[in-house]
Amino acid sequence: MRVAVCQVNSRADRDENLRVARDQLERAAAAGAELAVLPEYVDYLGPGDTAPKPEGIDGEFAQFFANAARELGLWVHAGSFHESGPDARRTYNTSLVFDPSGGLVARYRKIHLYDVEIADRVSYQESRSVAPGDETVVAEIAGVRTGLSICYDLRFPELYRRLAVEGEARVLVVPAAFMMHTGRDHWEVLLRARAIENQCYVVAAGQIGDHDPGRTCFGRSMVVDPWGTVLAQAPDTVGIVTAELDLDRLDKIRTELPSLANRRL
Ligand SMILES: NC(=O)CCC(=O)C(=O)O
Repeated sequence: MRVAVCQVNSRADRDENLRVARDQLERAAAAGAELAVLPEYVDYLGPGDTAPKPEGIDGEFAQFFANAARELGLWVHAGSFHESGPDARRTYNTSLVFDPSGGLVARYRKIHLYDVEIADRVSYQESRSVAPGDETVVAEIAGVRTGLSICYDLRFPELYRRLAVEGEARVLVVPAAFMMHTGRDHWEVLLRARAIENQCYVVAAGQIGDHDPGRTCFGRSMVVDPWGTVLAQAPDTVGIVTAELDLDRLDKIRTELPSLANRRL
C-alpha cells in the first residue's frame, strides 16, 4: 500500500487551511497513494478567540473531506479537527477517516492532552479547552488494521502496545502538531521506537512552521517501517512525501524477530 503524509502549515484561516489540505490530497492521489494522512488541527491553528465554531462529525469539515475522498478515490485520514465537545468550554481533538466512497469509517478523539510548562520555551494547557477521548480505535484502512493516535499520544507507549496487541494493528498513524522545541530531540526517536517495539509501520504527518504567536511546529513528517528505518521524511516545507508499506516485510520481521510473541506478562 502506498501512503502519503501531507505536511501543512495551518493558521487562523479555516478556508485557506482546507484549500491547502485539498491541494495536498490531490498531490497524494496524483502520486499514486492509496491513503493520505493530514496533520493534527488541519482545520485551524490560531488564537482561541478567532477559532471557528466547533462542529459535529456530520458538519462541514467532515463533508469537505468525505467529498475529497470520493472525488479523488482515496482513503483520507483527515488529521484532526475541533469537534464540538461535552460542554461549552471544551472541544474534542478528533480524527476522522474516510474510505474512497466518502464513507466515514473511524473517529478517534485524542486521549492524552498536552499540558506542559517548559520554562521560557513551551507553555501549553490543552485540557483547558479540550476534553480527552477515552476509547482506543483501530480502523480497517484498505484492508489493513490501522491504529489511530494524535500527537502527544506518541509519548505513551502503552497506548500503541494496546493498538498493536489487542487491536492487531499493523500500521500506526500519528497526525501531529509537534512543537519545534521538543520535536528536535524527541519526534524521530519516539516514532522509530513505536515502530520497532510494536513491529508496525508508523505514518506520521506533522504541521510545519509558525502558527499563533509562540507556537512553531517541527514538521519532518515521516513514514517508518517496522524495523525502525525511516522510509520517507518531509523537508521543512509544505508538501507531501510518499512511501510503500510492504506488509510481507512486516510479517517477515515479526516471524524472524518475534518480540511481540516473546512478551512475558
Ligand atoms: N499538539 C501536541 O500534542 C504537542 C505535542 C508535543 O509537541 C510534544 O512535545 O509532545
